[in-house]
Amino acid sequence: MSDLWNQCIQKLEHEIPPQDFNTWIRPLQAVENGGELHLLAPNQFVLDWVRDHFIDHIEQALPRNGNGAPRLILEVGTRQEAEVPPDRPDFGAARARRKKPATSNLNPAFTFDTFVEGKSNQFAKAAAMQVAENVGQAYNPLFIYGGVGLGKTHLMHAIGNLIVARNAKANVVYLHSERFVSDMVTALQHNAINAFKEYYRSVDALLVDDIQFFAGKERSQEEFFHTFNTLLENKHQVVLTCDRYPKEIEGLEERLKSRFGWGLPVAIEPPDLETRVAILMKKAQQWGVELPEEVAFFIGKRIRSNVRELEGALRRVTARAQFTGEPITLAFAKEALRDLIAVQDKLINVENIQKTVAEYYKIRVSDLLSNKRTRSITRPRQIAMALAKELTNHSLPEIGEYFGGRDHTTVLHACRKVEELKEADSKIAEDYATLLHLLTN
Ligand SMILES: Nc1ncnc2c1ncn2[C@@H]1O[C@H](COP(=O)(O)OP(=O)(O)OP(=O)(O)O)[C@@H](O)[C@H]1O
Repeated sequence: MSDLWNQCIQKLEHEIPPQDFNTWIRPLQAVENGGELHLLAPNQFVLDWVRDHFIDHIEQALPRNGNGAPRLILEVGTRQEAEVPPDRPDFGAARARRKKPATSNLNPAFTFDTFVEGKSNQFAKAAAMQVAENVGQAYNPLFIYGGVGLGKTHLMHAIGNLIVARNAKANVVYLHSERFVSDMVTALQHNAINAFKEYYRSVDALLVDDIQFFAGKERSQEEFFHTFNTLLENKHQVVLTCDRYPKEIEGLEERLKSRFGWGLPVAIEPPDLETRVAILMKKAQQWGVELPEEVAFFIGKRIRSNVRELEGALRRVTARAQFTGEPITLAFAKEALRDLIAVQDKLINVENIQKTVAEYYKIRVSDLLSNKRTRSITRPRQIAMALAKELTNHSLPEIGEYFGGRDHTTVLHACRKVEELKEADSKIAEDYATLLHLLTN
């Protein structure tokens, strides 16, 4: 902790009632920078409250040296963000990113430019851009849903960043739904609920992340419902993210579920291999790291669950390369990710693929290996072969061996057939996606 701030809070602790001290002063983080002391509040609501109620106390309690008291700057953010940009493993650079608009807690690294588009997120990205370009006019609310680590938060910040880039005065507030709940509880404890309401209802765009956390919290839902309605009535933008479709959130009031569906619900799906590779190449470029394409393909093939994990794997390879000073080659990446891959290999092997596919289609593994040629057996067999090709490193002849000693051309034919069927038949595409999910999560 900053020395200055440390001394300051020791004084404040005696001057401010304990409940206020713990609620408003304790959560502040301090960063000293030359003659400036930056105090970082977790969000705008806390910042406004501190400025209105405690700023004089703080200024008086700040220790002075020969040059007088340090200049006090109140900002929204966290020390981690101020010191280490979240999207960058290299600790030295990117100081320029520190300066954020005082009113915004948007992550400047999450923009549309850094968001890689692919089949899985095309529609969500297009809708997000529409919203950022026509605030409150296009789709309201925009509801982005999908599994963990697929880029919902990234898109949400991208909307906020574009709104602010086009209109520096726009009041854009991003927050996690848990923060909304805890601010509300704090406001209730301090008879500040009117200030709380006024604050959230006055923003131009309210971006609330992971609204599934509202489930079961009735008072917060009530408050959010009113805030939400006021914003919509005044044509202010609301953007929400969630890990599932509104109707599927248990413990959420029906009226909220239906309102959330009023605007535009858009899904983000897990990215396909090409998009995963493109994301890795983009991240590497952002981090200033040389990443050969074959290494990106290797990581993209092995890490399929979500983009956060993909990024984690790349970070690991990159950190090791920085540490050892070696270039990133395929062999180097394999070594750096060895334990991660070993765990995966245990789970993903041809036998397990056969077992999972057989269970899914309610047939026997022996049917998959047999010569039976009825459609109810050949389709699952082809799908299992295609999955084996996609998920393992076995060659076509090896896969043929696993399937009752078939020729490699049969496996190749199966892979091509499944590709065609996935395009032409949505049921097959869905089956394949479900099986992939079952095998890789
Ligand atoms: N299409 C993409 N292009 C570039 N980076 C991406 C993309 N999708 C996700 N990412 C990156 O993956 C990481 C995780 O994304 P994000 O935090 O937005 O996921 P999320 O869907 O909000 O997850 P959660 O549900 O856990 O909150 C971020 O670093 C983000 O930049």
